[in-house]
Amino acid sequence: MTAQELAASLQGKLIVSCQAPPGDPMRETGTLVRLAQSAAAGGAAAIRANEPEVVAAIAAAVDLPVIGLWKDGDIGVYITPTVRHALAIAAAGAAVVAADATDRPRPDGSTFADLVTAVHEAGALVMADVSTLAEGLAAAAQGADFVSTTLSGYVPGTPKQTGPDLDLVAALSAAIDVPVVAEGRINTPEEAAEALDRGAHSIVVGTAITAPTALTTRFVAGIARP
Ligand SMILES: CC(=O)N[C@H](C=O)[C@@H](O)[C@H](O)[C@H](O)COP(=O)(O)O
Repeated sequence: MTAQELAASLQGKLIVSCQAPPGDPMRETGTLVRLAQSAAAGGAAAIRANEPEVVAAIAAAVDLPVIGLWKDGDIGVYITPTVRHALAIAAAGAAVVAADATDRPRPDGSTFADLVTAVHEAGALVMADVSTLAEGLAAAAQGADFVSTTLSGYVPGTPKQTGPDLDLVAALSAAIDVPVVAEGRINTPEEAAEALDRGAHSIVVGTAITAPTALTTRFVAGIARP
């Protein structure tokens, strides 16, 4: 599928992230496939998923494009940090490889542009996960097919909002021609609709749909009394 064809199929649509953190009971390939099937049944337009085995299983079981990534650790550049990780995700059947495009050194010494070239040669597209407007501009200039606000609030030293970074969504949407994806801490359908109103091309929701452990924790904290 070309970038234009995929972008057209995702315009104004919901992408559901089906991931579970290390140690979580939901972190099991068959369980994540079931989550993806549920998201498809509910009307998702694509699935975002982590690790080659899970990406391959979801791509085989669900008739939707998969946006794949490979998290390695949880500090520094950890979302698809190297060209090797990116090519493994493309080989697993992802239509799009999502990768960190923040302004930080990558562990293999590669640049984000190197990753874009390698993934395109492998026949897949690239989603740049950024935390700032400047990173989004740079990623678009380096050939990213989509730019997502995924990492806003997750780069040490930068502020983390409780909800989505809609100002970044709006700023990116006004500044680049590449489709902008609103991702990160979208907790309600209303917030998702607002992100589209602020210029987002598509929405990614993870925790609010696919993370029962985190959601339970929120409710437990919400009813706790001193
Ligand atoms: C920062 C980072 O590592 N984000 C990851 C990226 O794939 C996932 O852990 C998030 O769940 C995903 O971005 C969706 O966000 P939310 O779960 O807030 O709807």
